[in-house]
Amino acid sequence: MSVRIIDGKSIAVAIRRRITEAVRKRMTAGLPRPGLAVIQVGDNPASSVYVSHKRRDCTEVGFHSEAYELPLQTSEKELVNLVDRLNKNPAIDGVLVQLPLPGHMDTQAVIERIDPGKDVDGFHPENIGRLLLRLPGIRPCTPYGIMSLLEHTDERLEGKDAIVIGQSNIVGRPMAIELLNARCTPTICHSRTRDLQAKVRSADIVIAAVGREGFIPGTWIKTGAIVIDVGINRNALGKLVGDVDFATACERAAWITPVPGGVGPMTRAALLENTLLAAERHSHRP
Ligand SMILES: Nc1nc(=O)c2c([nH]1)NC[C@@H]1CN(c3ccc(C(=O)N[C@@H](CCC(=O)O)C(=O)O)cc3)C=[N+]21
Repeated sequence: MSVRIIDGKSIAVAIRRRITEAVRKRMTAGLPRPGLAVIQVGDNPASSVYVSHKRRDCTEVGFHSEAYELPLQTSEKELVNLVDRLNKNPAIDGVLVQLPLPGHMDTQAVIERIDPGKDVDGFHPENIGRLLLRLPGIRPCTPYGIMSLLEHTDERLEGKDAIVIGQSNIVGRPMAIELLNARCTPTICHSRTRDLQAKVRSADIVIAAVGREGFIPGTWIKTGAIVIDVGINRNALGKLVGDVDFATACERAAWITPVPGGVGPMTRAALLENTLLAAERHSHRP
């Protein structure tokens, strides 16, 4: 049996087409374009690349987009003032504050300042709480995008043992909840986990979100498993590589995501889906 590659890049293209069509329908109905505001503080080159991708995505699907590039020395007060203004701005349905923020800022306080109805990252405690309780809300983009990737395999998720390696607020924790909501049996692993290898070996679904090149040897992967690689690492040759040793994992996995072209494009597609959803809710109850 040979591995099948889950092509995040082309699934994301299909999602953007669907969103473009939904925007066109809204316009025909006299509704405004969905609007996304992206705020970047400082000029971290990686952040600048991500922000420019997000702007390009917005243009492609016909969203209104606003980019705010604030200097590194911006105070937290100035940043939350901007968030407050965007919260009130009816042309804006989604507010995204690019992370990481500079060290002098209280990231959690800034996240909690965003109107939960405009929190298109899905990072606000209200949205995380809603996910946990299976209530409608905005879902964090990376885990949401991964659930769409999993739907593109022909496998039934129900009852599968899933391992999530990484316990971050933005990926690992919400990912485990998404898997639970899909009736998998999730296990969250982290740096204090004992015998990670045994846990990976027994998993039907492996979600690797560690941020270290080749952290998961392919030989650990169970035959027939689904492997989702969230890692985006630059190797010694300057190439983007994941957390899983791809070539050897391909010898065992039934399905695997590539890096690049797997989870990354789906995170961006999920952001567009969240912004459209937020706009639809805003036009129902303004
Ligand atoms: N508030 C906030 N929300 C985020 O969603 C957020 C953030 N802050 N800070 C940084 C991380 C990182 N992130 C990525 C999204 C897409 C790709 C992506 O599209 N990657 C391409 C490769 C792009 C390249 O060539 O660099 C791929 O994997 O194929 C990567 C990384 C979103 N983040």
